[in-house]
Amino acid sequence: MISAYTGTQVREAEKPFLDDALGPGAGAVLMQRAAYGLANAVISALRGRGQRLYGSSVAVLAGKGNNGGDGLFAAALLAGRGMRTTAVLTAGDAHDAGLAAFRKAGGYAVTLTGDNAAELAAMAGGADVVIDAILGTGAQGGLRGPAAALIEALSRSRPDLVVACDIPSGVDADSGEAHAPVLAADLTVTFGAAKAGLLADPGADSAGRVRVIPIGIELALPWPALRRLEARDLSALLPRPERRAHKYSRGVLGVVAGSSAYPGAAVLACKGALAAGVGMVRYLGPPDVADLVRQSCPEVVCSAGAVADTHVQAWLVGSGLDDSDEQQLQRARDAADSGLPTIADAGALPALPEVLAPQVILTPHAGELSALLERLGVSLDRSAVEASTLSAVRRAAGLTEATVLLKGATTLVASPFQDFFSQAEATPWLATAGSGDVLAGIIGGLLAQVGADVGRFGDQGIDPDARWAAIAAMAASIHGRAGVRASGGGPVTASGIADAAREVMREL
Ligand SMILES: NC(=O)C1=CN([C@@H]2O[C@H](COP(=O)(O)OP(=O)(O)OC[C@H]3O[C@@H](n4cnc5c(N)ncnc54)[C@H](O)[C@@H]3O)[C@@H](O)[C@H]2O)[C@@H](O)CC1
Ligand SMILES: [K+]
Repeated sequence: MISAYTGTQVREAEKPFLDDALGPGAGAVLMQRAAYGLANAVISALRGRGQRLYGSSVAVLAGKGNNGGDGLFAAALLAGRGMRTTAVLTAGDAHDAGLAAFRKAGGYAVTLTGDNAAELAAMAGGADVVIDAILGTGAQGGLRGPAAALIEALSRSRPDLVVACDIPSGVDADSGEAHAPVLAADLTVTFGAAKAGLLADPGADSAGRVRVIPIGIELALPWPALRRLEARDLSALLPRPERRAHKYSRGVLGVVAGSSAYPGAAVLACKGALAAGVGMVRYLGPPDVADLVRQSCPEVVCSAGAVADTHVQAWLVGSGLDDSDEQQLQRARDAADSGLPTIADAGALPALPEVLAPQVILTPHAGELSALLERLGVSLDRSAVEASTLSAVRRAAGLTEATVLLKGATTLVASPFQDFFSQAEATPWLATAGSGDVLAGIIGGLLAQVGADVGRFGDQGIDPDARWAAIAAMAASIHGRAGVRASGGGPVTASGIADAAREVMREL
């Protein structure tokens, strides 16, 4: 599991180590560790590209704070390895000790002014690697003045390799909000712990690969602000049938999905659930849709009954529902009101009561989340949601008291108890019709199987209250991995994602 923290949490954890009572220059030790990790990451990145170190060039963009200090000390180490190093001091002022070490190692420093931004951008853009060490966790807002002009010009020239020091300058470490201009990094080398803003869009868009360098503060860190499940977490959390399992003990999912207009959504949701290994799927819906479900998935039991008469462990409602089909909408409301874990997708989102419960998982995309918030009296248009995904999903979970999964390049999940998960296994090829129906199916399939198994989650450090969010995150991860597998770098179909999800489950 990757744990991520706000910038504020990391700074709090650093505080005890900066105390002079620990000895003179106690804080400098942390900076040395950070700089050493950054320099080594740059070396590995260059070597990974088949480049020789000796004679290669590095441009470090250094702000006046400790982030700039990290960058200058790292550049000093790189100069010591034979690299040609130039520092652009973006604030006039610079970290004294860092600049002294840099100069002593033979580095050349130049101060950015209003007049030389274009010239320095051209110089930095021609370097083999650019280190962005202008702003870190101490930033307030984004780059301004000559530093903004430098980054704008540099972004246009698309440098070969950009390494962000701790966080791309202009990205908010707490929220992931990006204050333009931000220089997109290929690699972010972050210190002590991953910052939450690197794992939430739009910050994640600019972060590239994220590498965490331990600096000795790790044991002082509090409960994480955000978590990301990795393959081994999924392996531990996924259900395996016991020797005496039967279809009912393995979990039964009820599905209220599809309409005459969108019958395929019901099929894809069922396929997703079956791929997730559920014991049985019971479909409730109109006869024409039920016929299609039976033809496509003969293992699904179809009826036109009521929610109250259907014995299941979890519900999936909403995928492909038509807002004129009152009977289906009523089933969706009944399911969400049943007290059973329920994934509510697409057409169910506007039909459910405003206040729900943690075991109800809502799965909006940014536009649907904007509409959901609008109904709750919060005016946040789609682009505002996209600009601030973590805060938007937090507000939605707080107001609805449900678990909310926001779909996107990075999937964010929030519980109403302030547990957050972020998954980013997906490929852009997953943005295809029906892909969300398969995701809903996988969530439903997992809810039916492990929703009641509090101990399974507790063993992995996940509170009972957070397990609904964890299940949504597990499904997002499986869905993302399935998309990558089905795509192989090319287009995918939703059915292909469902097929691949079964293989991903087997591997995990
Ligand atoms: N505190 C510590 O012990 C450690 C800190 N580390 C580094 O220190 C960073 C945090 O350092 P700082 O607290 O000095 O802060 P930063 O280096 O992030 O930058 C803040 C500095 O820039 C100014 N500033 C803030 N917002 C600005 C803006 N929008 N435009 C222009 N200037 C702005 C501030 O006045 C301050 O001087 C971390 O990101 C990390 O890189 C690491 O060296 C590890 C140890
Ligand atoms: K930075």
